[in-house]
Amino acid sequence: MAMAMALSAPGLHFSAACVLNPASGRVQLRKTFSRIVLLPSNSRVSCSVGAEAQVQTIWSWAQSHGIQGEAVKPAEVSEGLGLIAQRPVNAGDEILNVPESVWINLAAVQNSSLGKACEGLKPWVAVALFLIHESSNPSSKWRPYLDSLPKSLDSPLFWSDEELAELVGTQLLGSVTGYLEFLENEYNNLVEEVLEPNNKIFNPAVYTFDGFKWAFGILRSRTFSPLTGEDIALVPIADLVNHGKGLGDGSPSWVRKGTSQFWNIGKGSSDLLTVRASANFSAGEQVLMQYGATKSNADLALDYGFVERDRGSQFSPGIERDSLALSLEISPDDRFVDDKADILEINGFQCSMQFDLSRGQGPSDEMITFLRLSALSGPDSFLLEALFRNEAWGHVSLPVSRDNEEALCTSMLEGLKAALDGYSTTVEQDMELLARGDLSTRMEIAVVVRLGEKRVMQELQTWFEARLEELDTLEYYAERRLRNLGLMDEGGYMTPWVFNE
Ligand SMILES: C[S@@+](CC[C@H](N)C(=O)[O-])C[C@H]1O[C@@H](n2cnc3c(N)ncnc32)[C@H](O)[C@@H]1O
Repeated sequence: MAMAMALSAPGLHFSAACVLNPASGRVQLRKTFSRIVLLPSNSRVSCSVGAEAQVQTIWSWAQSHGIQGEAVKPAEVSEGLGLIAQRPVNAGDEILNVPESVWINLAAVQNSSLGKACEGLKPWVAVALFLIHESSNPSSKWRPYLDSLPKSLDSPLFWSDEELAELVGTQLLGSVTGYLEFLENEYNNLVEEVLEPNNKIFNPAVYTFDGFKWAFGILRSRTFSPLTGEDIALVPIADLVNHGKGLGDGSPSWVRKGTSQFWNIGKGSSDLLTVRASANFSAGEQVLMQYGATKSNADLALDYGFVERDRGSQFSPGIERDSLALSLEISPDDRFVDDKADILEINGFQCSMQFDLSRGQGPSDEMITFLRLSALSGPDSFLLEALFRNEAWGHVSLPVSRDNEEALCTSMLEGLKAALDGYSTTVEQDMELLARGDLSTRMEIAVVVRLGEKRVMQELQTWFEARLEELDTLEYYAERRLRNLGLMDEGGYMTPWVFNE
């Protein structure tokens, strides 16, 4: 047993890589940009009277640009701006049509003064540059729409170091760090290849890293399928629909309609973005849509800057937002790593795997099989012989030996304990913080996400502890084989003649 544990115990790696400055205790993110930060020229109006006027302005602008929807009207709501039903609306009703002529998309970039310089750029990068361009243009055709966009976003991509420190230990922090690095790289390349060579078009004081990041955040939080990827488009007014916590994942709310298959530069297009109601809404109620039933709270935080707190409540029946992406890998130092890699490859897997776990689910059979293979060593390693190569995965899909099962449980429990120790707070402390009810939006996001991750880990701990308790009751490979050969009965007793041998 000791040998089995000492050999290929699986390594538990979490993708979160926080960069912690030991001197200050703060999360340190690289700051390589010294240019002046210039956000869009107009701030979003926050007082109600101003907001009312702004809503009126954007709605008049929308109507004068061919946006049609008598069933809804923009209004100030608790989530910022939103759309309010003007009459009873049924699920599936078409409530808004937005012609392509007002979308902010690649065609709009191509038709602008940035078109040539943006040729060949990734669609989202070109659209982001165009968004910055139009935001700094006082006479932009989209002025009322641009003025209505939020200046600051609550995605952790926009948090201060102090705020990010609340995410220490979480996977979300790893994702944030990864995204910021990705954005920095994109921006650095852009400066070198597009912005500096075309500095007559791209004023360096306008096209700052912070402006680029803001444009990325706006695109990420306001574009929805099917207008994503190559077809990415900001669609004014359609992007005012907020996320509804109680909604299922029914038919899509954004539907592209039209006949144009190809770009029609300069000729306009007949495409429309139609918004369909995702549920029934009464007159006066806010029309909402589902931003993603499979998104975790970490995803919602990163993309949109909010989380769903009320697990299992009437708000989101059946939707689990607490999740954890567990990365497991066969140690390169495992003396059987090549054999294990072969077996994994034959079965369509790799030595390094990510398992997405949600609260209430427990580990998948696939994850346990991976762990068994990973922990296979000592006397059990005969299953790794070439002779068994094609059946090995099947063999490890059921308990192999007591040593093997114990080794995988122990190593998971060690890994989980280490990961839980990496958070700055306990589950109980987070629950107390949430119960106070006075947290800022960002603090609430941090607490809900880290609490969710820890709860998934605690559930896993309970699962593996329970498994350790039942080791003596499991049927292992040797017994299974004897039984399949008819040499052991269902009660686990050897047939007498085997006994006598
Ligand atoms: C597509 S926009 C919706 C319009 C937005 N409320 C506005 O004022 O422009 C998405 C953003 O709205 C906010 N939002 C949408 N649904 C929300 C919800 N259920 N809870 C909190 N904020 C929400 C978030 O800031 C999100 O990034």
